[in-house]
Amino acid sequence: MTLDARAVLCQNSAQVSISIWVFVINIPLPDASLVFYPNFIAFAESKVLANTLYEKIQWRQDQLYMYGRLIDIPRLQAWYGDAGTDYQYSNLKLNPQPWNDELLALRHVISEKSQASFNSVLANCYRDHHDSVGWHSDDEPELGPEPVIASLSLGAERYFHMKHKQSGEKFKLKLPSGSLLIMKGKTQSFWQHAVLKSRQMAPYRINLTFRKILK
Ligand SMILES: O=C(O)CCC(=O)C(=O)O
Ligand SMILES: [Fe+2]
Repeated sequence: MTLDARAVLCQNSAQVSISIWVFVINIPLPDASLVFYPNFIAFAESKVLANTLYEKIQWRQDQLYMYGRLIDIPRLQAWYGDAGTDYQYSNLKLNPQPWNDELLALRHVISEKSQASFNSVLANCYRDHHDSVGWHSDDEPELGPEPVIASLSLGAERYFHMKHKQSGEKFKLKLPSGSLLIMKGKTQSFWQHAVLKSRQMAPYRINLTFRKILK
């Protein structure tokens, strides 16, 4: 574990401040590279940010074909990014919306922390504990072979489940509001992940996964 110093960043009108002492934990899983900052954004501030983004993001209810009919996916989502960062995801084509001030400020602090550049972000809104994302890897060809994906959680706490594609090994991690999980290296080639429906009541949770689409 190491400690980082405080950073406050203003980008246009939005301000995002990072916790005074940010713990970083390297999670030792085979065939994966995972870096976790449990309190990347101070808890109280992360709740305010969750509220702001819940109101401000242009959420959409996407639908997918399953068993021959269209059904709502069990969450809301939105895609923000630089021009030209179209994203294809399970038959859905998402055109990017232009960055808002909060997302730009977050991209800046998260890029600095992860030493990686991002040109887009997929926002997910889990309205309550019934919402979910099923098992998948973020391994679309436009992300390249070893993508760095930085995942910020805001609002309700949910479990992030991981499963090794070959050995079946499982791992789960609670993602508190304000936490940042960076997945890189071979993680997407060897592991799937999911946020499963929960029996425990939870209010809304926003997750932002910053990505780099190779053009
Ligand atoms: O909500 C999360 O923590 C994960 C979201 C996710 O896996 C994705 O957007 O690809
Ligand atoms: Fe994912």
